[in-house]
Order: sequence, then structure tokens, then C-alpha cells
Amino acid sequence: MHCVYKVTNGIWWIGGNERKLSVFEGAIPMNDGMAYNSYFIDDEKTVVLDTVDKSVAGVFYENVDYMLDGRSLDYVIVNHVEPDHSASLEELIMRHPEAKVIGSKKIKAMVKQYVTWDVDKYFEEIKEGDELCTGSHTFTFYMAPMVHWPEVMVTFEKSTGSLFSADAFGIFGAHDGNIFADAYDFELEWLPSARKYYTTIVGKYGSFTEKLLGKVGGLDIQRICPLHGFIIRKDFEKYINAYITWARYESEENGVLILYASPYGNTKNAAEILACELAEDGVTRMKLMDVSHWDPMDVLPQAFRYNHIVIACTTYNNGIFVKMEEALGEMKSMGVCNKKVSIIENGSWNPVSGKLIKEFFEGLQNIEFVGDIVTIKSSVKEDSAQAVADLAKVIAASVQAQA
Ligand SMILES: Cc1cc2nc3c(=O)[nH]c(=O)nc-3n(C[C@H](O)[C@H](O)[C@H](O)COP(=O)(O)O)c2cc1C
Repeated sequence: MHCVYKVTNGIWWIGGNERKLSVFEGAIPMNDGMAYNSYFIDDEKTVVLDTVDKSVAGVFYENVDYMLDGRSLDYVIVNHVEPDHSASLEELIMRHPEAKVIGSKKIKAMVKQYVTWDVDKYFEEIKEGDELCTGSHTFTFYMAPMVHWPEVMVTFEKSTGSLFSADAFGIFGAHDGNIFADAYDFELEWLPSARKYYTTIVGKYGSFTEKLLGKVGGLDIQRICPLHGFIIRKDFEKYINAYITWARYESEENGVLILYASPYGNTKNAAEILACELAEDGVTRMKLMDVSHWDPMDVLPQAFRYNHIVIACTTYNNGIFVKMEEALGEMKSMGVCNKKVSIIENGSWNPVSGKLIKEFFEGLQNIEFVGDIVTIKSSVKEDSAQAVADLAKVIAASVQAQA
């Protein structure tokens, strides 16, 4: 049975929600499901804006049929060819061979790689700034390369001020009934999920995201309709500011993220002593994460978030502990930079993890080391406890200097 939602005059949400998914794109753990948004334009001409993932295709086809109510489908606008948005394009066109597929040259080339039908026959190529009028709605197209994939474009509908933003402003999580962001708590529900989505999906392409925000900044935007998550129609500034902060690799919190790796608990002990000392020294914004427990994709958003990062890590077969290596690898892959870094190493016979971690961070951009590497031989003793407390003082002073 169809399940649609009115967005505004002549615009309907016709997507679907998946709630069984525990790993997105085979790499990102998630537990709150995923919304695959697709939109229908009910006008003299009928339009579907992007399609959905295979997992929710069944209800999507029912939604399209319900909205068409016997009419023919005139256009399918494709903003992003990634299969979580285009997997059902193949069958949609087979069901509606009367439709024209609208997209850029790059989109056309990529659609050809995914579908079996004769793309040249169905495709109408558009360029940046081109307009499509469907009666009372007028769509303008803007290229948004690398706001996740190279072919991405966004579409602006003038009469309602609706920006169909592709993956930009997407978040993880299925809809809990309401499709509008203002029905959810910004700090508790939108921000953590958006941060994880941005840093794990779009993270590396911050400059492209900022370019897109500049490009569409002059439009009279009344609502932002992303391909995942909720439609934003109020308080644009707080959502956009969060995006600009991430896109510029600016930290949200003047505080300390402590990441530790500790097979037998002694390095953890050092990390906790450090955290208590930091608290004593007046640091209020802090997060401790055991990298053996957290997936690197959950560590990454916190690495974006805090301006100070402490790595407390055992030496492991003459290297960095494997789970820490994975977390650091993800940070490198997503271009984490502009951080103040401190290091605690542990080793029972030849501690080298500190030196290797320092070398790793020297390979990232704009990293400042705070304090010297603290070395622990197996377990924390009086002298190493003092060294940890001294390190806490230096970090706390650095945090206070940023306040
Ligand atoms: C599998 C394994 C490999 C290790 N390899 C090294 C090593 O190459 N060099 C070293 O000095 N210590 C090595 N250690 C010791 C740890 O670095 C650390 O001193 C010890 O595990 C105590 O810290 P923890 O309680 O935080 O695990 C190794 C420990 C484990 C479990």
C-alpha cells in the first residue's frame, strides 16, 4: 500500500524507510535505520525527483502509481546516480517508458553504466542553470561535483523555494513519522546523526561542499529536501552553520577526545587518570573512547568534533595497536586536520607506538603537538602517573587558551 507525505504545494515525499539495516554501504555501522527520500511533483507535467534503494523499491513503485493516478510520468530528474538513489530507476523506466530522464552529461554517462535500457533514447541532457517548467513549478539545475560523487547535481524549484540537495544535508536514521527536521530535537537527534553522515560519507570533500553552499546561497530557499533524513524548512542557519563547520574542518568543541587502545587495561588506566586530571584542571568538554569497542566510523565524527585529541596506545608487534591503526586510517582517509594532539604510549619491552603515532599525525595537515610523549612500561607507576598529570596540565592550558 502507498505511503506518501505532502511536503508543500504540489510536492510530495514518495520515498521509503528501511529499519533492518545494521551496516550502510558495507562499512558504516548504524542502528536507527535509513530514509531513502524521493519526491513527486504533481503539476501539469508529472515528475519524480530521484528514486530509492532496492530495499524500499516496493512501496516506492506503489507511491508513484498512487500519485500518478492513471496519468503518465513525464520526467524523472536524477540528481545522484549512487545506487541507494538510483537502483529503482532501472525498473521505474521499464514501468513508465513514456518518461524522460533528466540529468547532466556526467549523470547520463553514469546512468549508462548501471541500467540495461537505451539511455540515449530516454535521456534529456541539461546544463548548469538550465530551467525545466512543468506548469506551476520551475526547476533550475546546479552542478555539485564531489558532494559525494562526481556526477552530483542539485535542483532548485522556484515557486516553492525547494532545494533538492542530493546527499547534502542528509543524515542517518529512518523517519519516526514526521519528515520535517523541525519535529526533531536538533542537538539530540539531528546533529549527532548529521555529523556521522557528513564525516563518514561526504567528509573528504569539504571544499566542494562549501563551494555548493556558496553557489546556492543567493537562492530564496524555503526548504531543503535531501535524499536521506529530514526536510529542513526552519532555522536554516543552525543546519547550514553545522555544515560549514564540518566543511572547513573546524572543530565544534573546545575540549578533548581521548582515544585509547588497551588489551589488558593498563593504558586505559592511564587514559582515565588523564581524564580525571583534565577535569580537575577545569576541562569540561571531553570524550573517552575505547577503539577496540567503537567502530572507526564512530570514532571519526568525534575526531571532527573536538579540537584536542589524545591517543593513548599500546605497542603491538612493534607497531601501533591494530584497532587504533584502523581508527587513525579512517581519520586520514577523511582528511582530519587542524588538531592539537597529545600521545601516551605503552610497551612492555620496546615501546614504539608513540613515535609511530607522532609520525602518522605529522602526515596530516595543521597538527600541533601538545606536550611530550608519555611512556608507560606495562602499567602506570608513580613516575608515569606524574607524567600523565603533567601532560594534563599542558593540555588543559591549551584548552583554556582556546576559550
Ligand atoms: C599481542 C601483543 C603484542 C605486543 N607487542 C608489543 C611489542 O611489540 N613491543 C612492546 O614493547 N610491547 C608489546 N606488547 C605489550 C603492550 O604494548 C602493553 O605494554 C601491554 O599490553 C600492557 O598494556 P595494556 O594493559 O594497556 O594492554 C604487546 C602486547 C600484546 C597483547
